[in-house]
Amino acid sequence: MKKIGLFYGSDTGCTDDVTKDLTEAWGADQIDVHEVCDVSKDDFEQYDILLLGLSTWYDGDLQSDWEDFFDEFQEIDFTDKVIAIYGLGDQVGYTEYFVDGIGILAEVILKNGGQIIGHWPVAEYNFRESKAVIPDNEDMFYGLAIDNDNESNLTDTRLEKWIDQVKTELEQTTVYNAVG
Ligand SMILES: Cc1cc2nc3c(=O)[nH]c(=O)nc-3n(C[C@H](O)[C@H](O)[C@H](O)COP(=O)(O)O)c2cc1C
Repeated sequence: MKKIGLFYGSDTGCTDDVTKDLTEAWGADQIDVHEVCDVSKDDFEQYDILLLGLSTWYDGDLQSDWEDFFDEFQEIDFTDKVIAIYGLGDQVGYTEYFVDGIGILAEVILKNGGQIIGHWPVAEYNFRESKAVIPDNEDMFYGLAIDNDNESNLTDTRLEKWIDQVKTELEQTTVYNAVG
C-alpha cells in the first residue's frame, strides 16, 4: 500500500491530540505526519492518499496555519488523489459555523479534481448551519466532525469508527491498490 500523507493544523492543541490518537490507531508506520505550518504545495503532491485535519475558528474561519497556507492549497492539483478530512469544532458555541473548515477544504479539493472519502452522518449532532454539510446530500458531512468542547466522551468512538470506514473505502479505490 502507498504511504499516506497526513497534514494538520491546531491552535490550542485539540486537533494535535486527535491527530496523535488517529495516527496511533491507524498504524504510525503507514502515515507521514506534517504540520501545515511547515509545508509547501510540493509536500502534498508526493502523496496519492491524504488525511487532512483542522479546526474552525472565528465564525467559520480556517485554523490559522491553514488560513496562512490557503492560497497555496488552492493551487494543488488533486487529480487521482483520495482525501479524507477530519475537523474539530463547537456545535453549541458556534452553531452557525460548525466545522466549517471541513467544507472550505472540501470545496477546493473537489474543484481541483480530488476524490473525498470518509463522509460522516450529521444525525447525531445539533447545529444550525455548516459548510461541511454536502449540498446535494444534506444527511452527511464531507468528513468526520469532532466536538471536543461538548462531546469529548464521544471522540474516541467516533475516531475508531471513522478510521475503519476510511480504511474500508480506501481498499475500494484504485489508488490504494496501485503498486509503487
Ligand atoms: C474564539 C473561538 C472561535 C471558534 N470558532 C469556531 C467556529 O466558527 N466553528 C466551530 O465549529 N468551532 C469554533 N471554535 C471551536 C474550536 O474549533 C474548537 O475548540 C477546537 O477543538 C479547537 O481545536 P484546536 O485547538 O486544534 O485549534 C472556536 C473556538 C474559539 C475559542
